[in-house]
Amino acid sequence: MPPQPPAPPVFYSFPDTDVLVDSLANFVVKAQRDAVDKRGKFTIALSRGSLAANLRGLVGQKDVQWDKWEVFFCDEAAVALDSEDSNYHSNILSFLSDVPIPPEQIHTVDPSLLDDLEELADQYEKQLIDHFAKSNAARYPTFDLMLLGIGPDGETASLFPGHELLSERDAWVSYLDDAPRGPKRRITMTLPVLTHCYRAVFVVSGNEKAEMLHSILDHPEEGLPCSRVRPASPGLVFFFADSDAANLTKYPPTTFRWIDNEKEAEEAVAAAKIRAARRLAEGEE
Ligand SMILES: O=C(O)[C@H](O)[C@@H](O)[C@H](O)[C@H](O)COP(=O)(O)O
Repeated sequence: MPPQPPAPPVFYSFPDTDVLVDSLANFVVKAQRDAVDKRGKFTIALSRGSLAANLRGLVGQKDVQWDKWEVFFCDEAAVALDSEDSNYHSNILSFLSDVPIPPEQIHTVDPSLLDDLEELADQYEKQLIDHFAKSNAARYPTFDLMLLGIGPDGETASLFPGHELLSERDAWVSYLDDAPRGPKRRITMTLPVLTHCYRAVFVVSGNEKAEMLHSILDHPEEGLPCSRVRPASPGLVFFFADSDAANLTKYPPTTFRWIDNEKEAEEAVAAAKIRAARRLAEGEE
């Protein structure tokens, strides 16, 4: 069968950040249930940035099978694990220290390798290989849930526009020492890994992201790193935005509900388009 085109992005817009945080927690827990039902465990990858703070709603969620979680980091700065620049540390502060995930199921970089970026990336890739070889890895690992941010230039994880790392196809994890913002020395999962997942979710809040969200959703042809994360069938991609970030995009928001497969994603986006067209026509009358 020829490869299916990716499902359209599903866009949820929330009145404020608190509603976004609650809805995101609800979504992550549903994704966990779905993954555990289908595959017996839940592999999640977290990217650096404000995402960590938006995961605080996970604390206190009921009926979560924390012992089934395997947590990885999409990108990480080459810094000590207790540094405020560490992605791991931000997520510890936000929720990981308050939930009973067995520590060996939280996969950090090896802090003894911080001086050698290549080794640091290779060792992290090895952790992925060890983990996914037991389950689903063929060419690339398939995460159940990839949680991502949107950077000011359309970067995601540590994949920056115009950077040579964007064309990496072999490695699962690579490194850079010239990040244009924040800590320069980092490792990052590569684009094929971000794209090869069951669900990718971009989380974005604040006015300063409105222009970028508009570009990514309304002009994907510009090929910014965020627009290039379009999981192939049967993967799905979602955008969670607060109303400030959602201010400029014309992409129709879908009513927030669990979407299970590509057909449901297509139907939800088609229904959202009809609603948006109707609202526009009513406004013009
Ligand atoms: O180190 C970083 O900053 C990340 O690698 C980057 O891709 C981040 O996810 C976005 O820039 C969004 O970050 P904010 O949500 O903090 O704006």
